[in-house]
Amino acid sequence: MEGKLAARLDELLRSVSPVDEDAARDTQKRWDSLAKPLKSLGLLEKNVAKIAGIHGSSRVDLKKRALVAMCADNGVIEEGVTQTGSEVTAIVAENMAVGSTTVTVMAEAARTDVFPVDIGMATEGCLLEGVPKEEGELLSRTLLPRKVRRGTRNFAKGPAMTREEALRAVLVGIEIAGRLKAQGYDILATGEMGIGNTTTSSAVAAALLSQPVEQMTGKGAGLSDEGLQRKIKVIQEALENLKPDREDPMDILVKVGGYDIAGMTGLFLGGAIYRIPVLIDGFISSVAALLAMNLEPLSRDYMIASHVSKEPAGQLILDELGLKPMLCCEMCLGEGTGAVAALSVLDMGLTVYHRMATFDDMNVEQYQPL
Ligand SMILES: Cc1cc2ncn([C@H]3O[C@H](COP(=O)(O)O)[C@@H](O)[C@H]3O)c2cc1C
Ligand SMILES: O=C(O)c1cccnc1
Repeated sequence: MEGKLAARLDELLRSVSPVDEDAARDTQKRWDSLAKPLKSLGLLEKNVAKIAGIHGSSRVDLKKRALVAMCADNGVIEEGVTQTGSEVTAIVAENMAVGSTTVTVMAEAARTDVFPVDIGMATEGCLLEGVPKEEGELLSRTLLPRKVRRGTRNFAKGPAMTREEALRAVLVGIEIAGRLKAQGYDILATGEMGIGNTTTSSAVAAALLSQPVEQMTGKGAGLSDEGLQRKIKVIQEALENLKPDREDPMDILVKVGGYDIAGMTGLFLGGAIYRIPVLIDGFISSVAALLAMNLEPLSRDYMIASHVSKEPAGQLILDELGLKPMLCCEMCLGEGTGAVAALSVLDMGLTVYHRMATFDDMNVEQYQPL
């Protein structure tokens, strides 16, 4: 089975092609024609042009947007690396359907549909193979059943997942990106919910970048100083014992990752496969983006960085991706909150792009820089 899944992923990745540079260039040309100082809306201009390149058209439209929140549990929480337990993952995931979590409230303000996905929560429920895929459209505000397993194994005791499970979770992300594109969505925002997923993210980041664990690790959703030291030690020991292969991103994901990270990696790859822009959220989401870039370098051209997480490695991961964030608000919440916040800023950029007067409209000569 693992071989079949790996072959399917390879086949999908082979279909990735570069963005449409002409559409991006035409879009920047329109920006340059607007009656304002050249390039003065900075990343708003660049990201609208980037989206044009991805959509293949300078008539950029972001009317339909979706936030996909990958929800999963992490066996490593047995080691006391979090303040709360996996019951909180379940409560917040359920509340994503009801509309009462932070991100769902923000998403409503940003006119964004929310698709929570159970990709590996510890709750009871059928596993992925046992559930027939929904016919027709995916429904927002409904917890999508895509459970790969009831939480990962504790990576302090052995690999978090099997390669087959990792591939399944990545393919779930790709499948969802493809279906939402087919449903007419113009952009995807990534989000997650999974107690313990800053531990897995720090472990993946340390392994992928060969960086010291203490520089990659923060307090997540809230830990004492003592708890943080324990978290660092658990990650250090796991990396020493499991020795994930730096040259094999899938091996890192298998040994110290999580199903939520794998699912988001799939969303980023799906963005490149189905040509739809995908917003990176905070630390956890950016680690998934980095895995995606390592699996398929072109996928980076389909990603947009929203904000810098307050977690210590937030900026470093974005630097590694070579992407600049639109916002710096000291947020460290996850769920997709930063990605949705950035959508509102992108909207403003897009309104200017479509509505603002050009130098021609005003019968004014376009000035040239002196
Ligand atoms: C009530 C609550 C709501 C959340 N919403 C997002 N997270 C965030 O915190 C978790 C990661 O932090 P750690 O690794 O320390 O567990 C993730 O679920 C992330 O989305 C939350 C955490 C809590 C407690
Ligand atoms: O930046 C994030 O994604 C983050 C940081 C801390 C807790 N949850 C999420």
